Amino acid sequence: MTLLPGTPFDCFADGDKLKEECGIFGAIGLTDAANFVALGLHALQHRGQEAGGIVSHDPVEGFNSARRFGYVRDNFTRADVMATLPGSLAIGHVRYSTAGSKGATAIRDVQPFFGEFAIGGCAIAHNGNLTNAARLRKDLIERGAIFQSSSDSECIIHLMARSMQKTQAERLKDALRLVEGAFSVIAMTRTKLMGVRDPLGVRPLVLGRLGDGWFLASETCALDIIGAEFIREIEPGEMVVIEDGVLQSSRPFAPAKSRFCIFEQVYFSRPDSIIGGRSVYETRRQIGVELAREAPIEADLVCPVPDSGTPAAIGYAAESGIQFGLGITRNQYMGRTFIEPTEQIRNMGVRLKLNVNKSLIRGKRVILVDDSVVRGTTSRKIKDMILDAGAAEVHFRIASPPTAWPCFYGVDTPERSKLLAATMTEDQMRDWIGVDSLKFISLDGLYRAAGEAQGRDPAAPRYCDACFSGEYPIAPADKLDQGFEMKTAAE
Ligand SMILES: O=P(O)(O)OC[C@H]1O[C@H](OP(=O)(O)OP(=O)(O)O)[C@H](O)[C@@H]1O
Ligand SMILES: NC(=O)CC[C@H](N)C(=O)O
Ligand code: SF4
Ligand SMILES: [Mg+2]
Repeated sequence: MTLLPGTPFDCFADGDKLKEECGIFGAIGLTDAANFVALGLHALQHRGQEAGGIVSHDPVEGFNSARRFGYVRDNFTRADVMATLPGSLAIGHVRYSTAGSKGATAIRDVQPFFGEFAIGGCAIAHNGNLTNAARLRKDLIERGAIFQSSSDSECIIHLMARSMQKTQAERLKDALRLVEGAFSVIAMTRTKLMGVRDPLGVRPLVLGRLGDGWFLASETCALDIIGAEFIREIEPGEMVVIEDGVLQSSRPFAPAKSRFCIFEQVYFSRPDSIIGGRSVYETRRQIGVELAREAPIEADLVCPVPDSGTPAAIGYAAESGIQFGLGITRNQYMGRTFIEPTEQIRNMGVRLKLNVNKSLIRGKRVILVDDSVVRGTTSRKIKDMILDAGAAEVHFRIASPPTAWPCFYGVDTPERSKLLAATMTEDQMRDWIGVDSLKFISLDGLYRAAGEAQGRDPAAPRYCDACFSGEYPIAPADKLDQGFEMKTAAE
């Protein structure tokens, strides 16, 4: 929606800030697979709220698809929509755009994408972002490809079409060997469900089972919702093909050291999901513990910025011994899109999403714990609300290091100049936000919380942490073509 910069309204609406990523889900082996996909996508809604889509296959009806803007619950619970998606094989996608059109503007960019090849049809759903998509697209168009969308992910279908391999699985491998960047992909043919993670495993993908059914999903919370058993993660660089109840695994890429996105641990994944054998909630609580050790401060109350700051705030309070309290309440009915308010309502300064519990805050020295600072707009407005409520002091503690670099691997970060930490030191940010103190967890502290007892190994970091460190594990080819400047040795 159109926002007036600087009005009290703009901070809690869905402005130009760090967004989640896409969610993907696939099901094979159970009747009406699309219903399982709809449930799985509902559990993954936090990863993408712009649009969703499902493709199914039935031996009689063939391939069918439904792609819609908006929430899963509003589209894929309707009997008339689900009746169009028969079959025991289906895949789906919830989208947050990182390439091509943004928001609810072009249904042609909503996934899954489908291609009809000489050897049969294939649908794909992609979480991540291809860093050489512009180069590939240009090349493919010059060679006669007719693109249907403005999305990076569609390149995969065109590359498959050009492969000379005899099976869809081999064609998918060929295609994915040519793309660069981050990709967890779920694909389906008439008989197969396939899943692939890029060689670095930047984005998540897990495998589940229920009776005769097999499932692939971005996160384990999507297996929980259908009562499926979590079998294991698809490994970085692994491809699985499931057909007739049998799973085959292969390694289509040259071996590489994995670099899972550390921001999944901090913010994107749901706290009830399991990553690397440990609950995301536990990792986030541990981040709060580390933060309390690194950045203690005398205060009366630890308050989370809901919802994503809550586990870290619980850890901070436990480690510091300072009382935990819900000083800010989130309106759970606040969607990502809101009817554009009139000028009059905007000027009233409606706090659309968050409100302060004044009786708890008044007179207290308050520590606010949030997961991240991107542009700093949220922190600044929350500080105003807390001071208006009569707090004696406001201290921010942030459960990630300063976000100083954009993400090119599946998160829609603002350009570098709009990232607060790209232009200011920590002290300058403190003064700009207007708080008594501001501290971020160190990169080492974050790694310790995420299970690396020795902190970050600078020679071989276990995670992708480019948005904090500026060290990109995959060269962002298209961005470099557009003039993006990588970190220099002096920075
Ligand atoms: O510094 P900023 O640019 O304001 O961005 C940082 C904020 O953005 C996210 O929250 P958001 O309100 O987007 O969503 P959430 O409800 O998932 O936390 C994040 O949790 C921080 O609170
Ligand atoms: N966030 C994502 O994973 C986005 C997938 C894809 N790049 C798109 O823009 O649609
Ligand atoms: S740059 Fe940041 S958000 Fe993007 S994949 Fe790396 S750690 Fe994750
Ligand atoms: Mg937030």
